[in-house]
Amino acid sequence: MAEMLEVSGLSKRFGGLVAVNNVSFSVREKEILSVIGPNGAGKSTLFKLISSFLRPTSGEVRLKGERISGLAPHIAARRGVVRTFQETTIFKNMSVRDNVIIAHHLRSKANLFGFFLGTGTARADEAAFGASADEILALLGLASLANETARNLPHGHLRALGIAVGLATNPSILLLDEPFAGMNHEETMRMVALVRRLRDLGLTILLVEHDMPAVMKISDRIVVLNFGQKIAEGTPSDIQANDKVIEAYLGSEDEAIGL
Ligand SMILES: Nc1ncnc2c1ncn2[C@@H]1O[C@H](COP(=O)(O)OP(=O)(O)OP(=O)(O)O)[C@@H](O)[C@H]1O
Repeated sequence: MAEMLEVSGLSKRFGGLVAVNNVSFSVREKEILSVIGPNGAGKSTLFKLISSFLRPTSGEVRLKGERISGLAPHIAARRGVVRTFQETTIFKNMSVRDNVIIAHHLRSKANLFGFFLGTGTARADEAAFGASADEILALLGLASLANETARNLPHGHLRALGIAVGLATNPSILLLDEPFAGMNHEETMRMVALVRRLRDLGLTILLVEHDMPAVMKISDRIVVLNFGQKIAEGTPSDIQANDKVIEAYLGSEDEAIGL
């Protein structure tokens, strides 16, 4: 399998603290790769470096061979590294469908003002975006909620809408930041199935997550961080049997590794 994203020698220093320390790995096309690690291991910082929300102290990130580290986050997103939009960036007073249509404008020729003012290019785009939005909503099991106001959605559906908004921007790689946080078992299992379906449709997915059973179920491969360094990489069964990983999790307040 070809490599979609390459992280090489990536480091981030905050004053005297090295939050991410010389981390290298790659995400292959059409795989689900999860980054795990005890609290404070550097997962969020790594995610922000990959999505260009932070500039690395050293090292680089390449998407399909092209360097993206150092670009502004919206430019990295246009190149195809898309972080799922947090619930706070969903327009809560708009319908589910309009939220997904608006997200298409990230790749549109017309700007968002055109959408609101109804200019010619915006109208043409809107028809195409509407059809695409309907497809995405159907894929995520949100079709029957298309006209619902976003604020009325239950938690699990709101999270799915966040993914729908991410998909609307046509990503090369989708970055999911703790997609199962705050979900009950049933919602988690539904989200696991959904993310796997996206992978089966050809999407490449990188996620950071605390929920170990879900990580073990969903991942093709796992990268483990501890104190900013990569300590292991492999399939879920490799990781569950890895002594360094078990040691890193023992004595931490995180959930058990799932043994
Ligand atoms: N902006 C910042 N300034 C200073 N230190 C930071 C900053 N962001 C993160 N850190 C520190 O870097 C280290 C790694 O933090 P990070 O949030 O990346 O870990 P994490 O693995 O995501 O943790 P958690 O699982 O608790 O979310 C921590 O010691 C944290 O306090």
